[in-house]
Amino acid sequence: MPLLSATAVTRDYAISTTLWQRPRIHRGLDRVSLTIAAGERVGLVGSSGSGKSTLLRAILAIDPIDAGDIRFDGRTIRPGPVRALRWYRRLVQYVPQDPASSLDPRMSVRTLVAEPLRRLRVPGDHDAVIDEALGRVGLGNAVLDRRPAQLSGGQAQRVALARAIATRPRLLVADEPVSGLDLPLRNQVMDVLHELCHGGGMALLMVSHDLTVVAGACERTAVMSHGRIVEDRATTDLLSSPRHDSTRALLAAIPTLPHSRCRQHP
Ligand SMILES: Nc1ncnc2c1ncn2[C@@H]1O[C@H](COP(=O)(O)OP(=O)(O)OP(=O)(O)O)[C@@H](O)[C@H]1O
Repeated sequence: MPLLSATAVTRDYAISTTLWQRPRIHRGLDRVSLTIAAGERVGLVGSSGSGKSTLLRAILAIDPIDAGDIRFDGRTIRPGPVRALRWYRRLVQYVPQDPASSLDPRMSVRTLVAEPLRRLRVPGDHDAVIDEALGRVGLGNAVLDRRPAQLSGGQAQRVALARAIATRPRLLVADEPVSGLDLPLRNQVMDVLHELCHGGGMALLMVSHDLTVVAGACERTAVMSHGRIVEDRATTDLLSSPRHDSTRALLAAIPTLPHSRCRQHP
């Protein structure tokens, strides 16, 4: 049984152009199916508007779906009250786009990493878990009492990752985790993600509009276009013999060879 499975997921948006016209239905997701096995690293790529965020929001049980089924460990997932989803929020953590800017500037690193543990009522010794999470992203206790403004860009990104892994998730969903970062910082974050998946057996769903980013991290990649998954194959096969026009367009948008811009992980 896969860790996560989305089966024939459909999501419609009603779009009203004027008050007196009946809303037009725009299909954001059209019978999308995707599975992620335990420990698997899957990339989700596609041009702007192809449906990546819509699929993420459905998988994260933020938005409802109109048809289909999403399961985690065999249990159906749908939006609901906080208490009904606490177990899921612990096991599936989300790293937002530009994670460093998602850190509350008033909080210390200790409070930032402790916050999901407290909110999701994770039992155990939180101080020990915070230490461990910071260690796994390559940060020591020296940063515990610092505020985000006192961290370098790379440290802030690592704190955001430490926050996400503190609940010991089985799946990390990362939305454009390195967009807008310069190359050294991008490689640092990719190295940490690689370590977290390999060392901890955590699965990864990484969304990007940039094939080079997922090529460096994910063994499998799904390509979205117009609300559908049009290719879902081993990343190396997808890069060497793209089958769909959307994949070819994403490849053509890469200015240089993948491994020259983003370090490749085995
Ligand atoms: N709340 C909404 N209301 C109406 N249409 C929406 C809404 N959210 C998304 N859409 C539409 O659904 C489609 C998929 O959008 P989505 O944001 O999922 O794409 P994306 O691949 O994540 O794009 P990007 O890379 O720009 O974030 C687009 O046509 C978008 O305009």
